[in-house]
Amino acid sequence: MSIDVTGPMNERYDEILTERALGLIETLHRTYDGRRKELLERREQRVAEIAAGASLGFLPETKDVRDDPEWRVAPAAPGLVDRRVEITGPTDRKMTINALNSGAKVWLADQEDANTPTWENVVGGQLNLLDAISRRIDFSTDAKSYALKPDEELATIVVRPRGWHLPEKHIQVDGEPVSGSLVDFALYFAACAELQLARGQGPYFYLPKMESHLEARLWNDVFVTAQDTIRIPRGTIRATVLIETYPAAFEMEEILYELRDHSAGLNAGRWDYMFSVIKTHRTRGKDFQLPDRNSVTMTVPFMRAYTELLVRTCHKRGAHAIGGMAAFIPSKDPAVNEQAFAKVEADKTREAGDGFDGSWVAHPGMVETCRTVFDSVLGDKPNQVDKLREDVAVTADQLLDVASTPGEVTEAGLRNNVSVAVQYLAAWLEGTGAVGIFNLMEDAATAEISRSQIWQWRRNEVVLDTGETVTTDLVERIADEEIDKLGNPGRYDAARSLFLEVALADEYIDFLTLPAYERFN
Ligand SMILES: CC(=O)SCCNC(=O)CCNC(=O)[C@H](O)C(C)(C)COP(=O)(O)OP(=O)(O)OC[C@H]1O[C@@H](n2cnc3c(N)ncnc32)[C@H](O)[C@@H]1OP(=O)(O)O
Ligand SMILES: O=CC(=O)O
Ligand SMILES: [Mg+2]
Repeated sequence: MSIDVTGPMNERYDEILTERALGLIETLHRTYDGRRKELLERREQRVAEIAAGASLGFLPETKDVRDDPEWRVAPAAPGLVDRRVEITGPTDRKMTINALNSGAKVWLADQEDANTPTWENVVGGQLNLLDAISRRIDFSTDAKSYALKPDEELATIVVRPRGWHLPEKHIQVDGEPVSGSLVDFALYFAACAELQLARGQGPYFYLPKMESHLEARLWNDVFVTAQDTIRIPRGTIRATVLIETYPAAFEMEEILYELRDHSAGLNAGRWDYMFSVIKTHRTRGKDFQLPDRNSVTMTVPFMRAYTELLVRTCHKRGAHAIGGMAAFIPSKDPAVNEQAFAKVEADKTREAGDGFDGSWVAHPGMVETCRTVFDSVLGDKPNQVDKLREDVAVTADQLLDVASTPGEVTEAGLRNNVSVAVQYLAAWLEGTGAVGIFNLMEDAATAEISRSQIWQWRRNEVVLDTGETVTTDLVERIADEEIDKLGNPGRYDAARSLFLEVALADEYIDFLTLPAYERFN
């Protein structure tokens, strides 16, 4: 074996970095890394084509898949039939226990948007998952002790590995870093697949940030190899794909088809979707420019088209459609708190009415609100996959209609983006991938929107409501002013420089997490 672990072997890491797990990573790397890299290159080619005037659209070469009325995804697996409330969050020890105990049906154990992939978070998170599934997890502070509730009250665990673009530099094959996706997948699969099966569930995953059905095919092949390697039946793994990139919205049906034996449906990942809308068309001028982040709601035409199409596509194929994250979190300020709950309730009510089978919350305090809304729509049924939404007919033009989004670009919006991005990056660099900022949950996806808007507004020389044009000088000045307001001299130095890099570099940086990750050893 020529696989090397270059990160430290801290206490109990040998329980995760086993010969079996490393062997699986090496096999997956040798078999699939070439394809992964080719698919990443295809992303670049598509962006170049779009920059030259091409348009996204439904693919002519996969028309047969879309037109074939026969195929369906596999029936829902145990623990994934009723998904009316899903809580998401990082895999630190306390939050693992809190999420599993939260009353949600599913816990998205996040190694992606809500996680900084430090070596300690990557391997420590896997240990927490192993301990949780082995029912030997506990945690205590001076004030409080944490333990799991009885089995029947716990959420089903669904792990979200990193996206295809991220490397894991602490594990190398022939001196080359392996894919973060394959590491997160294989470490969990090797440690926990059989334990989950013994508990009557299975190794379940959420798959982020895919841009095409060919990327879904790659995941499917990875699943087949992994299942064959440890001799468990094909189809044991289940995966819900986040439709959270603009190109993927045009390939929803094909993505379900590629993964049909392993599919557990699709999720409308709204925050990365907005990021991807900006990113994909970043050089196409004002037709694909969004107004202030807070004015892009789920009811603007292009967002509505995307979620409607997602429900229709899923239910046509017997798959669950899962709603997205309303970023409002509970607040200690009663007025803000009341607003947050009202907004989450409205968001979940729209989703449940549209036919989604369940949705996401960011905080245990929101579980009941989401459950109550879905209870009232689902009644005794575990889901509404039978609601076919044949009334929906979404065209490519509707998905692409960004230009009719109402709203302005304001100085307040620019300041908000700068402040949120800097605060988030500071937390990320300190090892925390999700934080509450200005009463909203912020994570890698929401921070990507903030910095990409600034990049696009500067490139488009947008004139703000104040009459000022967005320039490098203006963004730098606002960054200094906003950092001053935060009043913690020195804390934001590294975040400021990272922010200016990802918001203002002449050549757009694909993901802020790439240069951010380089700042770690
Ligand atoms: C775009 C997307 O991808 S969305 C999905 C990815 N993003 C996420 O998953 C974010 C999930 N949410 C979070 O991480 C958190 O809610 C935050 C960071 C936004 C706020 O967390 P906090 O500042 O700790 O909130 P707060 O103080 O109100 O928490 C109260 C309690 O709830 C717990 N809690 C809050 N959110 C969660 C969660 N998502 N999972 C488990 N426990 C949670 C806290 O740990 C705390 O526990 P304690 O009382 O036992 O100490
Ligand atoms: O991962 C979810 C999103 O909205 O992004
Ligand atoms: Mg996302």
